[in-house]
Amino acid sequence: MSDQPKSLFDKVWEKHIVEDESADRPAVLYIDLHLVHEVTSPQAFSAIEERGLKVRRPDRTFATLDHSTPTLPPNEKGERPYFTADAKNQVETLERNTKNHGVKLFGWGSENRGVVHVMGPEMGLTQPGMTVVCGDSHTSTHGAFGCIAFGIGTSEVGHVLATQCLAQRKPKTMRITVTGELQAGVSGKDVALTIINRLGFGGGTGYALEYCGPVIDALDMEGRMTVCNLSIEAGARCGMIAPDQKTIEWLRGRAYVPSDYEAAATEWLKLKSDDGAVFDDEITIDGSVIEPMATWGTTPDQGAPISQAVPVASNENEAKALKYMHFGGGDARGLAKVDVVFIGSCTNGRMADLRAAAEIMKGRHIAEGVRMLVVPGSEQVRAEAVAEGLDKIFTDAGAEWRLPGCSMCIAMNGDFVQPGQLAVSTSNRNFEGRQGPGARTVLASPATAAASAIAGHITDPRTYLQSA
Ligand SMILES: CC(C)[C@H](C(=O)O)[C@@H](O)C(=O)O
Ligand code: SF4
Repeated sequence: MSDQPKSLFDKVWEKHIVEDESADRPAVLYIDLHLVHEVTSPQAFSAIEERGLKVRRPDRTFATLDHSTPTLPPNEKGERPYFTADAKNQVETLERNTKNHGVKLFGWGSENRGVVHVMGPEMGLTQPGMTVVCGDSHTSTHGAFGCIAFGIGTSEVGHVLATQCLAQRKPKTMRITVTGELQAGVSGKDVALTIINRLGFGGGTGYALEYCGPVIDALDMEGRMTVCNLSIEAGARCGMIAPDQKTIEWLRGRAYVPSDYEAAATEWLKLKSDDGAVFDDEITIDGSVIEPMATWGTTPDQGAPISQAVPVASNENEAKALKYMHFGGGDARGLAKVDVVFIGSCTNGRMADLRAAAEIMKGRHIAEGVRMLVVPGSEQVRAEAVAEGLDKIFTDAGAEWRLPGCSMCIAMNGDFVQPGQLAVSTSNRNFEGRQGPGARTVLASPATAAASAIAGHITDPRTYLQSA
């Protein structure tokens, strides 16, 4: 058994089994890192308190504030402009819970606060070979470091708080190989939207994905995080990428990495699928033909290259999506006038994303009537962007530069798109009403979002990159 070739997923899974899975019982998995935010944790803390339990591993539990946090600064009295009493209550509850249970909170005032999936990696909390969970679907992001990382529900957040373990059935595995080389102007987001389009919404259900091939190797860590982030949008449990030298260099020097870094790095580099490892499913995508993508519908798989017209609906579901989006089948993508552009989120709110947008916006101005929000994914990203002068590029171009948080990705904090308005967004979900009641969302890369803000309609970023 032991010399059978194994996949990366199997290796990490097996190392964390506390109790094996049987026909009538899932496996019990040990969890290395538990990330917590204000939306899905209040009932979980209450549940353990009601039973008189403590947090089992406060040293392996880290919290941040992101979803309900206003992105505008406090007033002169120091009061934060919370959108609702609920939002304020969620934040205060997490402040209280983390204090009572000795859990580290990267809260207001911390220079490390950020969207949970931006914060974890940049603090070096996320490390290759770990099991990572959070009461949040986009926990798959951390898979970019060779982790088994997935979202859990609020009751499971309670289980992990109390036991540091989780009952889980082993998913099937699927390897996605992206061959060739990306064209200029094509990013990790375009790769992800292409993969989801190919798998279909729910096409990854029941699977752990492993991404590999020359295109994935060539992506920077930010691009890899974008790809893993979107795994859940194809229905997959998680997505992972084997660590390599880029992973090691990206994590080096971060706050929570092991003190004997070289020894850890040597172990991490062993984490990859063996030659001959068997997957339940395999797909190959030619990366050299991927183009800048934009969605036209109301699920992330309903996307197409910007160069192609909006497709004609081939079923009721597509017809409903086109109707909601006010798009006509056969329309050129560029016909749609853009009202709002949002750059940010755990998908595309990192330095590489802001740089890609700034490259297009430098010396240009957004089109009349467009409102643009640029929201760094974390305080660290904000500080680095300011040090590089990116904030100035954005504000000179007419965009608003905000404080870190989920912001318009989920529209819980007061940043939202008005009913009927069309938003080009670098986030990961374009569901009906996701960015506000009646809001119409087009998902795209930071470069595409920036180009669309400048042009005032959905635009292939290569238009500007070539004329730069
Ligand atoms: C609020 C939270 C539970 C939710 C999630 O789990 O994904 C959010 O982050 C999202 O992106 O929709
Ligand atoms: S940025 Fe968006 S997708 Fe990411 S955790 Fe926040 S709400 Fe969820």
